[in-house]
Amino acid sequence: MKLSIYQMEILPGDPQGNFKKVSAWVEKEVQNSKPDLIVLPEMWTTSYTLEDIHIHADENGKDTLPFLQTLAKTYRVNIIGGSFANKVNGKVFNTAPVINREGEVVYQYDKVHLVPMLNEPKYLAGGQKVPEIFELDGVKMGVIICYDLRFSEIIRPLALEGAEVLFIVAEWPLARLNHWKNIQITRAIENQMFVVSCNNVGAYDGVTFGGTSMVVNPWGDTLIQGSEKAEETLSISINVEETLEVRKKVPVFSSRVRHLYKQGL
Ligand SMILES: NC(=O)CCC(=O)C(=O)O
Repeated sequence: MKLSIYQMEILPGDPQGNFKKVSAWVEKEVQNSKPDLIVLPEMWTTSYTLEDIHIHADENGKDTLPFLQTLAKTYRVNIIGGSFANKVNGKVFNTAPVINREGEVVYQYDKVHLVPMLNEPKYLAGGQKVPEIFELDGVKMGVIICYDLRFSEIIRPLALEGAEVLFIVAEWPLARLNHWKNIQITRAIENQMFVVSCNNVGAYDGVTFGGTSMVVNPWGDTLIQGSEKAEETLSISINVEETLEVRKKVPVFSSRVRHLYKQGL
């Protein structure tokens, strides 16, 4: 499976400008590397312009979803559509859409864990459902949004349900870059899955975002890593069957002693 990750510098509060950027990037990337799947960062239509988010948010995804669906259908490419400010019944959610090559929205996830360090709880509403598995090209996958990475309790169930790839769409600050890198590697090792992340670069309102988008294999090796500051594309092929090999070598899942664990996990 060939992946292209857009480590993007988002234009703050300018959804139309960001649509243009993404459209031009996808067109170029499809010509350059013919990916099976592309990945965008968190809140890529607006960035963290939270004070004005009610103005910039997209009502029920009426602009963002058709935009991504048209790209997917035109280029026959699967899209992990980062996330966008999605206004539903007057509340703004941080919503991650997943679109298949046919242009169908196969899954949508509203960020459950709102990040206090970026003031999300003041401006956004939290999703009420933990992430679920979806399939693209017959591969089971999951998607989480940035701060969610710190909560292993929503990631383990995805692995137990057979996810082989976990996507993290993010706007993760440079200030906590060591957490970003190390937790991704940990999640890949403990769940024996690929971890694929897409972070942004640039700064907004005094916060500098740290790039360093990554692809980590189920053994915990970092296969590719973006720089901290530059807008760039990470392009790489992964073999999802490696997940099975690692799970055979170190059979963590069959060694579990479930009846002793709390929460029935
Ligand atoms: N956008 C985010 O969720 C940032 C998360 C973060 O800053 C952290 O976990 O640290």
